[in-house]
Amino acid sequence: MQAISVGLLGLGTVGSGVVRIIENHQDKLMHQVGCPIKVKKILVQDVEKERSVKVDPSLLTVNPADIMEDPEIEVVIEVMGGIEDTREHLIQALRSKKNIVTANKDLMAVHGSELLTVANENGCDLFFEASVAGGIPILRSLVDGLASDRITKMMGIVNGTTNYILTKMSQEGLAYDSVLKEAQQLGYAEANPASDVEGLDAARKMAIMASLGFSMKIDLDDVKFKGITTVTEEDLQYGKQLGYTMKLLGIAVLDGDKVEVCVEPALLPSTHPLASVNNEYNAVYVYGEAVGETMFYGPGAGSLPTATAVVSDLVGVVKNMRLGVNGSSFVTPQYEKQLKDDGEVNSKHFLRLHVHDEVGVFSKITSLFASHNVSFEKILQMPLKEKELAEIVVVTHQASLKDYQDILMELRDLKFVKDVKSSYRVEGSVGA
Ligand SMILES: NC(=O)C1=CN([C@@H]2O[C@H](COP(=O)(O)OP(=O)(O)OC[C@H]3O[C@@H](n4cnc5c(N)ncnc54)[C@H](OP(=O)(O)O)[C@@H]3O)[C@@H](O)[C@H]2O)C=CC1
Ligand SMILES: N[C@@H](CC=O)C(=O)O
Repeated sequence: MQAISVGLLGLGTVGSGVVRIIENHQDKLMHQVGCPIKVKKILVQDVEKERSVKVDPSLLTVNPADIMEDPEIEVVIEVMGGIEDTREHLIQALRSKKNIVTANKDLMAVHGSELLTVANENGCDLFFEASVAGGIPILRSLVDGLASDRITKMMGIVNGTTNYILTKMSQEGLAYDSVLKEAQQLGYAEANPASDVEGLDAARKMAIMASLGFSMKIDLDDVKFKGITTVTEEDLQYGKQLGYTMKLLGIAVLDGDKVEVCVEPALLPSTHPLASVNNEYNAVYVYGEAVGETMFYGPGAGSLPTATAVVSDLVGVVKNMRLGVNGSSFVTPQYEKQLKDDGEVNSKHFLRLHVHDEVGVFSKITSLFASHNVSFEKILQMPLKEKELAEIVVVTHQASLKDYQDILMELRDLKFVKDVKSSYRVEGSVGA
């Protein structure tokens, strides 16, 4: 029985997990696809580098052509990262009729639609389950498992690094910088961790997930994103005091035919299932009109969890090769997207202010909010150590983003407002 030959681009955190799973689960894989799977060549930057997994040194190459131009290699697994050069490699591979499995959300969020078209034109598969939420099979669940439903909301923790940082800061009082270093050592963070902590990695994943979930072409530019770099210990503690837990949330909502996709640090009621998703774990809440609320939970980063998704995609590709089909369920978008404007985006808001502690200040603030028809659900007010200053923390009832932004602008102009310390979206239910 002839083995399926695979070319592997990258032998880092995920690539070494892929090699391990292909070796250690060979029997199971053979049972699934009916033939052995072997890694024939591995592209790296440095063939001399010490590896966390043992591989025959003759498999390593720094020349992409050793994979792209080898007619025996039928599947290319891309786990090296990068965007433009990687796109070139994958287009070349697809034009040479090689199927692709990738974990690269940076690439898929920007060039996914083009690559899927090229794959389709060349009768090839292009699978990318590992690009969103690591080891959780969320993309297949959206596209296959929930194929019959109309998905209207997805809300998730889709970045392991930031969830690890927020968990350690909030539960163990550890400092941001030291926890980020730990997340890097554990292999959760991207080569440039700025994309994790600034929300870009999660935004890329939300663009991919929203495109598949809503069957629309959601571009990265459509996703408004903000990271966790300005979240303070005080924000986490005041949030806790009011019964909330801070998470970097990806939110995608479909209202009628209008859509909103964003990523931002947000407060969730501490009783909400997503609030207890800790460390590098990810979870995605999906609301479908027929199914109601579902939640997918698992490790969102790391070597073996991510490699599981990659190798499962490989199994899918090989099964399709055997059947002589391709493309499976990653269908082309069905609907035109229409993005919501700020007046159509509604949520509760958490706001922390430092004000001069004068008589009547709080009622002036309440009146300002009321003039925009926004009222408070929760309030904390206390004097600060600094003379004549007070801390005011409020959580509003539902308000449109437009009204809320107008309020913030007006607040900043008030003489008695010393500082708007922080402001976060507050999320709650999934379906509503
Ligand atoms: N780490 C994780 O938990 C997850 C990662 N991903 C995605 O998977 C991909 C890989 O991530 P990860 O394994 O963490 O990355 P690493 O940095 O650990 O590994 C990258 C690998 O690719 C090789 N490589 C990088 N650039 C080139 C190049 N230009 N030419 C040849 N080889 C190259 C490196 O070679 P060398 O070793 O010689 O330097 C290395 O082996 C990324 O797209 C990432 O976003 C997705 C989900 C989770
Ligand atoms: N850096 C990413 C890795 C997986 O996608 C994360 O932290 O989630």
